[in-house]
Order: sequence, then structure tokens, then C-alpha cells
Amino acid sequence: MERQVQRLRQAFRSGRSRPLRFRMQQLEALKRMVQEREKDILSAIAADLSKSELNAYSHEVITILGEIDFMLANLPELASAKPAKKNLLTMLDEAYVQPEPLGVVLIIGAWNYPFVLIMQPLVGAIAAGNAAIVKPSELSENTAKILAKLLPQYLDQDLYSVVNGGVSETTELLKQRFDHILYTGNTAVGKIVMEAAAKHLTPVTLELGGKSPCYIDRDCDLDIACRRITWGKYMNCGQTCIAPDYVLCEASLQDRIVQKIKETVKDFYGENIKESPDYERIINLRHFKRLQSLLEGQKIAFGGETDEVTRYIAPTILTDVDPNSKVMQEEIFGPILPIVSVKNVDEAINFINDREKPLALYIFSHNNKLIKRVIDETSSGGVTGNDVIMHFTVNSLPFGGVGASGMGAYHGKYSFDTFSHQRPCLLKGLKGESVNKLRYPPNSQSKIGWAKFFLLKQFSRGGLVMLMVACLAVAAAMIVKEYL
Ligand SMILES: NC(=O)C1=CN([C@@H]2O[C@H](COP(=O)(O)OP(=O)(O)OC[C@H]3O[C@@H](n4cnc5c(N)ncnc54)[C@H](O)[C@@H]3O)[C@@H](O)[C@H]2O)C=CC1
Ligand SMILES: CCCCCCCCCCCC(=O)O
Repeated sequence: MERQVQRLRQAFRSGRSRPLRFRMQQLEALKRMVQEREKDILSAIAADLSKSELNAYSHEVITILGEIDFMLANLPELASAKPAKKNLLTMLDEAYVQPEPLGVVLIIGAWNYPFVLIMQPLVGAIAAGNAAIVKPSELSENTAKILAKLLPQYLDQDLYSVVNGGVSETTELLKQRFDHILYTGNTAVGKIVMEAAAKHLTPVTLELGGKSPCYIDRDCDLDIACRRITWGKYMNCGQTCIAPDYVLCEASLQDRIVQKIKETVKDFYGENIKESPDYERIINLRHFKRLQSLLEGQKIAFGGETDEVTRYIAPTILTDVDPNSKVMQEEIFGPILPIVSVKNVDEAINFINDREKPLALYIFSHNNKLIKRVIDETSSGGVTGNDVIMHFTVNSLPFGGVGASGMGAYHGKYSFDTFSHQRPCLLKGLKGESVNKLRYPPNSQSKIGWAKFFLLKQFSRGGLVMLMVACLAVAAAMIVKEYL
């Protein structure tokens, strides 16, 4: 592994990954890979998550095609030097911020959206001019294999590579020195990644999970709210990091919510959910058993059927859930929706603030002021009002967690920034030494007075022009005095 990282570092040092033309070529190759090998990619995702190929396309492939197109269209602007504001002392110099690639970066993905969670950061890493190693999750082994097969066929092999394997391979990988690590997965492993990164002072982006609350206000169109929640909760069988984890609402709404979600489930998946091509299965037996145990002792208002052989868990709703019960202590990451009653929005806000900061927050209401108030008085990685999941799809919004749900963000411009160093550059001429005297020793009260004037004085545009005219007049007077 050490040699693999060294090979990438050498290729990075050659400067090959830096020119924009090269980055665009690699992104175009990535797009070709997705288009030409669409069938192989879809069948791998489908096999890993018992998912229809249509759903694999809409959950994963569309996002990647959109992200590549965004980078192709915006890369010249993103990578360009941005002029910076100057002060009086540097007025005649050149000041700008130049994004530069970080070097060799590591991307570790999770199994639940196995293609997106590797490819979307990779697009950002390439766009920013880095070399990258990607480590797909071993739990989604078909996607891991197809990535290891296809990426080297389309991308520069010395700059981009795939490492497959589980804990031992990842542990070995984490001993190497990287210039950035983007990890997606659970919080416990997030801490392991951060600890390993600290040994090399490597910065990390941690895309973690959490319990994303969904508050339903009394003043709300329940039909629409429940339809949207049903989609976001049961998509991918609840195994979505930003799925609404639980519902908070006034007790009087509970039965109607159950009824409406029940009707929507029938609309979406038919009478026999097991037969529906749109309803997935739990990834493995460990998670299946974990989810089964969350049902113990709960009041199941809808669903609850499980089948160990196929790892099927029906769309399920739990009512009158005790906030101290197990299902409310850990991220559910499955098709179980607890409803917790609160008296009003104040209690909902307190409930959210009493817990770890979630990855997402959802609020349904006709009342925009109430939505804004909940946003203002809580914290979460992201928010969607009157819908769920959808903030993930807007690549002009940074995607990431806060507090226990993660650190850093990516998608679109934010991916480019995550994998770049914003390098401040100030280019001075070798003239104007007389002005510099005020910062050279010996220091004096009058030099401090001038330094304060040059560095602290704020001028309006008009004031600045006047000052420049005055400076020119003084310079002209000095020339006249010297030579005439
Ligand atoms: N914020 C986000 O964008 C997302 C967050 N998630 C979160 O991820 C979690 C589910 O993913 P996991 O079950 O963790 O996925 P996982 O089991 O696939 O693990 C994630 C990655 O960590 C590696 N890994 C596992 N144990 C390790 C260890 N001891 N040392 C080093 N590496 C190790 C795995 O090989 C894998 O590549 C949920 O909490 C979910 O909310 C999932 C998707 C997106
Ligand atoms: C047409 C709508 C497409 C919706 C795509 C949703 C993808 C959600 C991915 C969530 C992130 C995660 O859990 O890894």
C-alpha cells in the first residue's frame, strides 16, 4: 500500500493532474465510463441493495452525471485566481486567492449508496487537480468490484486508484500519509479515521449519520407531507443517511399520519410490498437483526412484518414512542418510523436541541415563519422545508454534517473547495522601499501612527480616489522640488 500511495504521489508531483485540460479530459472519461458501462454499473448496485435498475439509475447515476456536468461547465471559473481586496500598503501590488490541489487524497465510501458515495467525491478530487485513492465499502461488494474494474480503464492509472477490502485493508491504508481524507460512514469509524489522520496532521471531511427529525406542524397539508415522508423514509429501505429518522408532532395528528402513510405505501408499493420492484431489502443479517430488535416492546401501528431469509422488513410505523426507548437512541437506518408526540413547536425545538446535532432536519408547515423559526433555533447538517432528502440533490448547496453528524461538506463548488487549498498570493514589486521604512526597525511612535493610518483606515471608493490624487500631488511636488 505504501508503494501504491508513493506511485500516486510521484505522479502528482510530476504536475500532470494540474492543467485544466487534463482535469476536464479525466472528467469526460468518467462521464463516458458511466454512459458506456451503465448496464454493468446498474446491475452491480441492484445486486448489492436488492434494488431495481431503474431505482439504481435515479438514486445514483443521475446524481453523478449531474455532478460531472456541473464540474465540466464550471471548472474554469472554480479554478481561476480570485482577485482580493487590498489595503493602502499593498494598493499597487497584486493580491489574489489561487486554488491549488492538495496532493494525494483518500476517499472512503459507505455501502448504502455505494456508487454515489465514491464517485461524487472523486469528481471533486479530480476537478481540484488531485491524485486520489478510493476505498469502496466491502459490504456492497458488487459495486466495489465494478469500480475496481472500470475506473482504471477510463482514468489515468498513476493518479487514480481503487483499493478494495475491509477493516484490515482500510486500517493499513490509514497508516499512509494523505493530504486529505473524505470518509462516509458511521460515527464510530469516523473517530478511527480522524485519529489515524491526526498522526499525519491530515485534514478530514467526515460524512457521518445521526437521527434526522421531521417535525409536522398542525397547520400543514398532511396528504402531501405524508406522501413526501413515505418516499424519503422507505426509499432504499430506509438505508439513507438523510432519511427522516422519526416524526415529531402533536398527539392529535398521530392517527391521521399513520393512516395517510399507510395509504401512500399502498399507492407506491401495491398490496404486496414484497413483490414491488421499488422496495429494497436490508443490506445484511447483522443490520436485519439490529432493526428487528428495535421493534421489541414497541406499539406497531403499521407494518412490522419481517422475513429473515430475504432480509425483508415491511414499511413500519411505531406510535406513542417513548423518547428513552432504544429506537430513539440510535440512528435507525431502516424502514421503521417512530412517531413521538410533542405539545407544540417549542417542545419540538427543545427535543431536537437536547440531542446530538442531526445530519438533516425536516419541517412541514403552511407557515413559513414557523419553518424559519425552527431553522433559526436549532442546528443540523442541512434542512429541507416541506419535503425530505431534496437538499442533497441541489449541488449549489453544501452537503455535510455538523457536530456529531460530521464535519466539512461537498457537492458542486463545495467539493472543489474541499479538495483545494485556497492559497493567498501577494505579488509586490521591488520599488516603493520608502513606504516600507515604517515597518523596519527601529520602531517609533510616529511609525505606529503611519502604520495605523495605512492598515486600519477605512476609505470609501471616493475617499480612496481623493487619497490617490493627493499622493500623486505630493509625489509631483517632490519631483518638482528635486529636479527643477
Ligand atoms: N453523511 C453522509 O453523506 C452519509 C452518511 N452515512 C452514514 O454511514 C452509516 C452507514 O455506513 P456504515 O455502516 O458505517 O458503512 P460501512 O460499513 O460501509 O463503513 C464505511 C467505510 O468504513 C470502512 N470501515 C469499516 N470499519 C472500519 C474500521 N474499523 N477502520 C477503518 N475503516 C473501516 C468500511 O470499509 C467502509 O469503506 C450511517 O450512520 C449513515 O448515516 C451513509 C451515507 C451517507
Ligand atoms: C430523482 C430523485 C433522486 C433522489 C436521490 C436521492 C439520493 C440520496 C442519497 C442520500 C445520501 C446517502 O444516504 O448516501
